[in-house]
Amino acid sequence: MSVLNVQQLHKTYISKGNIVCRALNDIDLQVEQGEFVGIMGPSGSGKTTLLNLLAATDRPTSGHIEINGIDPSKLSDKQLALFRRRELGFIFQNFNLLDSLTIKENIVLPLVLEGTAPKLIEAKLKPLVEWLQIADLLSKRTYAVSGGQKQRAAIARALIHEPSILLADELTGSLDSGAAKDVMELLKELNERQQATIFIVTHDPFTASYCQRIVFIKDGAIFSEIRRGSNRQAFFQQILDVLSVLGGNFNDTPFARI
Ligand SMILES: Nc1ncnc2c1ncn2[C@@H]1O[C@H](COP(=O)(O)OP(=O)(O)OP(=O)(O)O)[C@@H](O)[C@H]1O
Repeated sequence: MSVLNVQQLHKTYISKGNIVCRALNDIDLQVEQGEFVGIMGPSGSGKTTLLNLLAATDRPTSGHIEINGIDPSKLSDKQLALFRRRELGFIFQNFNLLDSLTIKENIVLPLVLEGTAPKLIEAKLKPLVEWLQIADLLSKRTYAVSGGQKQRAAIARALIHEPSILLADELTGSLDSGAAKDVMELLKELNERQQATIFIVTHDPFTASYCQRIVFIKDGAIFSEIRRGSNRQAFFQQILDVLSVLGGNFNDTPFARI
């Protein structure tokens, strides 16, 4: 079953009646339940635009998006807020944790907003924070934990309401190489053990090598797609090969990390 179904998606930015940019051009994309998919492309290729449309923070110019059978463009603002909270889990480069809250308060916020009973919140929190190894950080404030720990807290927050799909934008962009590897190993485990559907945008070939499938975009259109075999290192090399054809600026090759 497709969790995400994108058909003939176009996004044109218009300002004062003039076309400013044709950011996405006829994108077709399906993501099946349990897939781990990455989007790569040069700067300005349309990755953030695509993610914003999937997150329903912006509307397509034309075309169709369905997430778990729901077309977000047909929802009222109130339904849209609920849809985002229930169906989508977000992970951002800069964690987007609230500094005024503890790690625990940040993680459980989506459930508190839903009015979930405290006992149920605790029951959902415990296995997640144990798995992410942040159980002893729950009473700390965000400034008192490391970047990797913040991102693991953000992953817990994104997963606590069991979303249909996890969307991540450059989730390792603010992490050192060790923390990036830990976070990607966790997502791989989540995908393999619980068949979580994961969709990430990344510049980083190392991060991308954890995906099962990479879709490359260039100038707002799909350029090519590759699938991983059993060997992540070989996939990493395959990704580098496509990037060298694709052009654009990518991170320096982090050979030390493979
Ligand atoms: N609000 C906007 N108004 C006008 N043009 C925009 C707007 N947002 C993005 N664009 C343009 O749309 C194109 C795609 O931008 P987008 O941010 O989606 O690319 P990206 O692949 O995410 O780039 P990067 O990797 O640098 O973040 C670019 O040419 C950009 O200048």
